[in-house]
Amino acid sequence: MAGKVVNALSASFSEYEFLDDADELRSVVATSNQKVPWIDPSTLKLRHRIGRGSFGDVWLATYHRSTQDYDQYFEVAIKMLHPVKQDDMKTLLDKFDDLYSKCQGVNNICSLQGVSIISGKFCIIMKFYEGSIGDKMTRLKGGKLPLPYVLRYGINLAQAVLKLHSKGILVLNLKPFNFLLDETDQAVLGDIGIPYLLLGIRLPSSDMAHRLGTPNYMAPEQWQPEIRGPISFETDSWGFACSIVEMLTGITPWNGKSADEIYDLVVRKHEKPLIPSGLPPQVEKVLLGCFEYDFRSRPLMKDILHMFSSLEIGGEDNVQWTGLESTTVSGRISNSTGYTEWFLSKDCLQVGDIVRSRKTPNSCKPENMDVPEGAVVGLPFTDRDFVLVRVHGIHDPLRVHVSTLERVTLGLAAGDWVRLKEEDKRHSPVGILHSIDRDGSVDVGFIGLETLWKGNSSQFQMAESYCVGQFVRLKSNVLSPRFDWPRKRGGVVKKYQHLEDFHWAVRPLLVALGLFTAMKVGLFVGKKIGRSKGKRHSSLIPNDIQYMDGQAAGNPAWLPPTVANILFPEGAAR
Ligand SMILES: Nc1ncnc2c1ncn2[C@@H]1O[C@H](COP(=O)(O)OP(=O)(O)OP(=O)(O)O)[C@@H](O)[C@H]1O
Repeated sequence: MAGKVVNALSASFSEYEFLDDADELRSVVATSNQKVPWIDPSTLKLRHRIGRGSFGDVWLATYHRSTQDYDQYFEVAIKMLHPVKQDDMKTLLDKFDDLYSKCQGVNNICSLQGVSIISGKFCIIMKFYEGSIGDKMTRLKGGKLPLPYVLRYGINLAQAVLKLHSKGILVLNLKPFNFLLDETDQAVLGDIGIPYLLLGIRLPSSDMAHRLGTPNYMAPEQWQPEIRGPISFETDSWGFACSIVEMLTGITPWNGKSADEIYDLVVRKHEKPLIPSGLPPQVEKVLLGCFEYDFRSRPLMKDILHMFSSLEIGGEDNVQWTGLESTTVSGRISNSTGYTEWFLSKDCLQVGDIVRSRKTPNSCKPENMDVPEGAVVGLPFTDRDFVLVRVHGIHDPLRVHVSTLERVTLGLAAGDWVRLKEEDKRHSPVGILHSIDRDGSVDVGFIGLETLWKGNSSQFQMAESYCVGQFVRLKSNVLSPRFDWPRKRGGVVKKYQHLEDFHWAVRPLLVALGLFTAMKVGLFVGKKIGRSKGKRHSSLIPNDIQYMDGQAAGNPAWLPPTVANILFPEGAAR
């Protein structure tokens, strides 16, 4: 069989060595009960390689389909993924099969023909498109597209991404070279979530940056998402905005920078790609929102689509736009509550909801308790920013601004710290509630998981919450951290210096990790306490941490010098 395939291929592809185990792999496919069509590799003739990406190569090929009456030849594009371990092949097939099923009927995504295995590599057979938006841009003067085109293509793509999101698929690799153009000049999503497909599959390169996207377009949480994440739908908002900026300016975000440099800028220094000035205010606003560091503060794809569509309604020529100016804009859009409008718009209150005053970001306790708990009893038609809340002990309902309230369902509100009743060793038992539906279904971010955990509120109990800047001490039974120190690409990060770089969900835990490590060095090693080398069961989770009372917190004597220096830098009052 292997020999036959080799003969069917052009000699110019000598770099392809056909493995003896191809039949074995094919039998894996045959037993996987898949819906995606299996394409016999002997019917595919590779012609030339179109490109080499992080996840594999794309080839132009001819697909020969033979019926009783006639032979048909089609041009196809083949995405040949990097090799995966054979035990992972079935998982990959199953995941792709699921992806394939979910993509059926979705417009503006690349048409999938089937799968095959060539040279032991998993191949996705797709319709061949003449070019991409990236190709088109390289042919244009200045490499940029006029705004009306960007809006039109943006709408095509946002519709496709939104549909994939509605089926639970993240794309994670939005960029102009992955936006293909069809015969009618409609933009088509070329990469329908390959990085997402490969999540959890062992690849030859463990470089996360290359596994989960293309560095220039990657959101902060996309780098090491099990620590900095989780990744979520809003992760695609960042990549989408990067692509829009590139289409408008002709310049790739972080152009000329290495992956390490981009990591440093985006993750550590919280820098954002530059947005050109002179854009319609709505475009500028949505782009600024997409570059919020905390993904919860970004717009969702439906918000982006809504804005793009509202601009297009009057016709492409009606778009008011002065053209790009050389200056760039930067900044953050948030209101007096400290939350962005996108954050607040993710949950709309309804009559009957139980609400309480919203905490300010990163604080443990609400600063005002105007509404310790109340029920929404009215939504005034005249002013959608306000609701009427009935609070126990107050006769008339209060008229309260919605941005100052959060919904409490079954005792839980988004942002609460929760603890799983049944522990799962793969991730921290304590997590942060991302959202809770009125029926009790929840999304929770855990350290150790790359994506949001989905379940039911009945699986949780409330956990004590921690805040940045709070003084904590580890419980005496903690011997080593459960989760590794986040690693800078190529080396371990300088722990204390970078504490603030981490995601909202992990910062407090990392503070504790830092203290713990320093204590281990300062106390355990210093005192040379010999410990049993037997198996140690330990973890570093919030109930291993004790709050310091005011007195202890003000006195750093309990801390080893390194930690004390960080918490009480030179010149700071002690
Ligand atoms: N179905 C297709 N038809 C025509 N060209 C395609 C098709 N799919 C991808 N391409 C083109 O193939 C080239 C390589 O794509 P590929 O996706 O492998 O590389 P990449 O975009 O650089 O990296 P990545 O693996 O990160 O997506 C791109 O220029 C892309 O536009």
